[in-house]
Amino acid sequence: MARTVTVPGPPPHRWLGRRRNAHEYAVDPVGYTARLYHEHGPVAGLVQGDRKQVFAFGLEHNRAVLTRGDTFHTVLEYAIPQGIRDARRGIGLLNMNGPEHRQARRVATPSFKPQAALTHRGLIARLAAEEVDSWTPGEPFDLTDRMRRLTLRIACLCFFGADIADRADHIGRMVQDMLALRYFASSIRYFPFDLPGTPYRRLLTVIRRLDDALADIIEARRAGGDRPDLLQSLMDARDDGRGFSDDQLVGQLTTLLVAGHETSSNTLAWTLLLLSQHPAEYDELLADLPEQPGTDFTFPASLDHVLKETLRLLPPGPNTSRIAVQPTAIGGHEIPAWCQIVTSKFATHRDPAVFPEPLRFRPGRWATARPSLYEYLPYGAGPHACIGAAFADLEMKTVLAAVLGRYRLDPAPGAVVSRQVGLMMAPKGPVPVIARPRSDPAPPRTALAGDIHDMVDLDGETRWRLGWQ
Ligand code: HEM
Repeated sequence: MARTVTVPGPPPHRWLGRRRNAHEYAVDPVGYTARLYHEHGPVAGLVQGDRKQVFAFGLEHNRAVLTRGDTFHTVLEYAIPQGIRDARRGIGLLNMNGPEHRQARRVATPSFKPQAALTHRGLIARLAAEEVDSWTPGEPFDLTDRMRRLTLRIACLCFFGADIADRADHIGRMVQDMLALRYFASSIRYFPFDLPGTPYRRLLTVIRRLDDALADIIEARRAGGDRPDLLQSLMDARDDGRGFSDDQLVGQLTTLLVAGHETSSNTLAWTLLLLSQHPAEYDELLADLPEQPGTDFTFPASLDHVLKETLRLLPPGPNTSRIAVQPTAIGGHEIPAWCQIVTSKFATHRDPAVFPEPLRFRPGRWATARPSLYEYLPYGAGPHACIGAAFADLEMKTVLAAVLGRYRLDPAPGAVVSRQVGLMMAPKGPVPVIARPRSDPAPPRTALAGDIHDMVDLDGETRWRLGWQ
């Protein structure tokens, strides 16, 4: 195919140039990406002719970008200021590339096999039951916040064992503070100075504190005792005789805490909200769920279908970016080294040829749908594909069975559900919901306000047109 240098895309802003487009993308990555695809096709620049940031949509580009790990590196390590990189004790899988990543991944993989995940089922079920017990029927609470706390507690206790139960909330708060500050926020990237009151100083402080807390846990574990948790499994893991040093463990655990809770908490919140808007699908699922699911309960196919459908419509990581570390080509366009390539699960999952009525929440489609890995990839694909997928699947099914076995959740009247995309796509701000005993008669559906209507067809009309026409 002939190579061209001009990538299509929107024009740069009249006065502010490319910076204005970059700002629009930063504020609403999902909306900007959807518009680019719709208006400019399968390969488009942040602005027309852009050679710094290119968007590549669809199955073939997903495959090309995500599998060629030596050409396309994950972006995290390139986006973090040097001072922050130097301050950390170690880094995790998502920050690594090439041979270093392959070696670490080989060491870590056995700890995340489905059989290993299953060993956590009893603890997850207990923590989910404790959470549900704490709800007062009829009183509104913030769904996103409760799911976030729950998944963070599950992560802390499954990763480090019940003996740090008293410190789980403290560690959870540090992880939340670190996420709130975001490594690549403009205030940190463009003002990387260790001065009092700056976000950069606050981020450095929280990183050091979290690293120290994790190092203490590792040291205490080395001093005594073997436990059936993820930390022990990672400490014992070897590939060709090589395992993780304590500092490397700190880096891996930080990444696991971050990657391992926001993703599941947002998916749980989105799932419960989508079910509240689809009474027929909700009732169908309830019919398959007992009021008290034991830990040997076999999850029904309907639960699997509901989760798959939520992850299709509202994947927690809607876009995946890579940096080309050498010149390459995409869709016939020359791509220089250091260009950022953005792929989009969000757009890929809305291809009507693969998913008829793509904007509708239709869990039943999964009884027959068999998309390929690059057509449906909520857990990513290629060398960086989610290592925690089996754990996440078990965790989310266990939590959903505990919640739905007991309560029907409905949005509080006037609830607004919009997206907020930082590291993940989450419901924006508090989402008040009301829990009612499952045996109560179902109330009429409480309609949602907010830009969720752009992304999912809840009432027979959506504002977005997606897909290259
Ligand atoms: C709904 C739940 C989850 C979703 C949708 C999800 C999705 C993803 C995706 C898309 C990636 C690839 C990122 C990329 O290619 O740049 C990824 C990587 C990763 N995930 Fe998950 N994840 C989930 C839960 C979890 C959990 C529970 C854990 C830990 C127990 C976890 C640990 C990781 C790690 C460590 C990586 C980096 C792997 C590597 O770079 O080799 N994730 N995840």
